[in-house]
Amino acid sequence: MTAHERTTAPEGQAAPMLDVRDLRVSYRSGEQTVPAVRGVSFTLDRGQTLGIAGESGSGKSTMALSLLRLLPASAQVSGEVLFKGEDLLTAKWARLRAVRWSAASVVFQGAMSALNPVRTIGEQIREPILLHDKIGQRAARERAAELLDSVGVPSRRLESYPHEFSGGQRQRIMIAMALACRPDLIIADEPTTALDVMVQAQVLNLLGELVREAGIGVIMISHDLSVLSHMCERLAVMYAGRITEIGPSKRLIAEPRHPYTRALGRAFPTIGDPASRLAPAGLPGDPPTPSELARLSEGRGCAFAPRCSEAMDACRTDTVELWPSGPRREAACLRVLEGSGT
Ligand SMILES: Nc1ncnc2c1ncn2[C@@H]1O[C@H](COP(=O)(O)OP(=O)(O)OP(=O)(O)O)[C@@H](O)[C@H]1O
Repeated sequence: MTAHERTTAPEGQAAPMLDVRDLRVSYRSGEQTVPAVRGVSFTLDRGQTLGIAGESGSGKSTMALSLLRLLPASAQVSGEVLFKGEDLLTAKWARLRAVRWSAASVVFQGAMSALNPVRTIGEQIREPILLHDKIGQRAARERAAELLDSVGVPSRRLESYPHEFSGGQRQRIMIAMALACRPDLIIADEPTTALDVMVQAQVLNLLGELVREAGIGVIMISHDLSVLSHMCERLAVMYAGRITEIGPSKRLIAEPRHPYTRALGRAFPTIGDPASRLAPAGLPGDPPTPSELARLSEGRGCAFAPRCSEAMDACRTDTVELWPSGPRREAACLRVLEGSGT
């Protein structure tokens, strides 16, 4: 039985808002095809928050951006992304454009590059509203002003340009834009990474409040486990393009089952402790390089085994799928599978 078979809604139960099944993404690079996401499956409902953690290069952004087909043309994507029952991977472009912003929107890292520098932020917030909500200029203007106020930027600044705002304000403006069409799903890719710790906490609290009020589903990517445990009810840890452990955030962090989650918890800094940012405990070794990953994908074995202090011989030869490891939890680890007595 695979992870996605287990997550499919049983008969008579409503299908989840988002049902991602066996998602795979590879990048073409010259003659080579390099895998970045290697079979990811999960579900998300309205009002649920899922954090995605993992080291740089583990495939977090590739996975999240592929959901709305926002990847460059060199990316080859397969699997299913069922959003309210419709597969976004095979949907026509016109349909996909209608879904983006109105039903599902993205807050990218680095708002400066995501905002258009030569247009006022008022114009940029109004654009998706006018396009998707079919309301008049005046109503769109009022909604943009309300949105800006709701993220703590005075609405009298609607006619200012992106460079006239601070980094924190620009990130708030991105959040206002993401909320503009009242989406059911927001994908937030490191929404506060470029900000200092105080502003980061303010922006995260604001985003948390707004999505809770509106019952929006959220997928949030971060390097910072403490940010994710604060913001997200569930957490998925990715390593080398796969989910290695998934479950309720607080339990996953307090009692990690997968050795990689344990190592990540030790290695990464916490938002409330600036000193730990300067001296994280370190995670021995490096994640697989793209070409090592390409070789790994052809063979078997756990991608984390070379760095894992608990690896057994079988970990280098056998592949293990996500497997129940506790209430509402799954881990892809032979040690966990052994411990469960299965
Ligand atoms: N446009 C691209 N072309 C080729 N390879 C890419 C591209 N974007 C990402 N990759 C590769 O895909 C893999 C996953 O990268 P991705 O950015 O998704 O990881 P990530 O976990 O989000 O990392 P980070 O935390 O640094 O953003 C990496 O090996 C990366 O080099």
